Amino acid sequence: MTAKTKLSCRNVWKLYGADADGFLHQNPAPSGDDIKRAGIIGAVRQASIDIAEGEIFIIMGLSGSGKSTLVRCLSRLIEPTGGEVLFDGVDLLRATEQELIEIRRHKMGMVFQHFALLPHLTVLQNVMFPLTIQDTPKAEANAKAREVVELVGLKGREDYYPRELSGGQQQRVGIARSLVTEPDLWFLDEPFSALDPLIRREMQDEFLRLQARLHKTIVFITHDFEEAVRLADRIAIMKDGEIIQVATPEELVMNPATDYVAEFTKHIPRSKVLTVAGLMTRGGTGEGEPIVHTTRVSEVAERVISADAPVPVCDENGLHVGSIDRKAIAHVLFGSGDPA
Ligand SMILES: Nc1ncnc2c1ncn2[C@@H]1O[C@H](COP(=O)(O)OP(=O)(O)OP(=O)(O)O)[C@@H](O)[C@H]1O
Repeated sequence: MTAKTKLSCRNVWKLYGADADGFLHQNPAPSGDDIKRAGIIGAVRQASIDIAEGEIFIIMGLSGSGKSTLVRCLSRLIEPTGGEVLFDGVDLLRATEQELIEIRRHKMGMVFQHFALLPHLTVLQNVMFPLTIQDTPKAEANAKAREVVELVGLKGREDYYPRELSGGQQQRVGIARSLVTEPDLWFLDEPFSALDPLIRREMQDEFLRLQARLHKTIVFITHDFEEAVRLADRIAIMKDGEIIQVATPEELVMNPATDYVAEFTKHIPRSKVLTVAGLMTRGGTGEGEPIVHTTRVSEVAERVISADAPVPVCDENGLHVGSIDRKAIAHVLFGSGDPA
């Protein structure tokens, strides 16, 4: 089954500098050197991606690689210097200011690292705020806001002020506020990076729980590969404004397109990325309760290693597809090369 494309961009450029527009017009596909020579900054260079409905699409890269600029171009918070952005097949760059306001209000949600809660408003009032702007009747706005406050685990804290909440709780308010308008498309720019590691993990779990219920199309920026691996369906790696590779976490680790991508992925234990499907013996038989093939190796390593016989593997529908044995797991956990 191929999901529908929700958001795509074609050949998007964002150049900064004197007459960047004129420069791109005269040089429709400038190289990095051309851009440098012209004294221009290539914040985003020739980016093309397709994001599927319901997908968690993560954009990763070092500081300054162009992640935020690309995402701002995708939501047209900033004007790309060139290219096309299609949202549900509609060219966002041709939308009028009024159409754009409507799309942003009703179809897009955004969460940023510094989530800018309004300090003089309570949790509930902060979450209601986008609905208030839309002139939603007060009782309806109130009921909706209460619902999402509960969804993000803040029931009982509706009347608190932001200063009375922890960092993680404040971020939940930011998330609730962005969800209250029921956006189709959800942009999150490093939403958890200001949080300490434990809370950050909790928020990641919470985020996955929310997504399992809401099935949004999500564009999520992070510079933390471990976070990306936990959350992503697919990851785009950016460097110097360019998208170097778009792939699943597993593909990035197994087949990095460049040394740069390999460098990014090398600190991640492979067992946290690889799934049973990649290591199993297709058609093999085993003993005991089957493991679903999409399970990460780290989650089943102990069981398979300590089992005397291979363990059966099934697909999402419970259909037998093969088996996995301790040798395959040991290669990933202890070996240095690819599993045989
Ligand atoms: N308004 C601007 N004027 C000039 N250059 C800019 C502007 N905004 C961004 N840049 C440059 O564009 C490049 C990409 O910046 P961007 O903020 O998109 O990177 P990033 O990957 O999101 O970084 P970080 O992880 O630090 O947020 C950087 O070199 C930055 O200095």
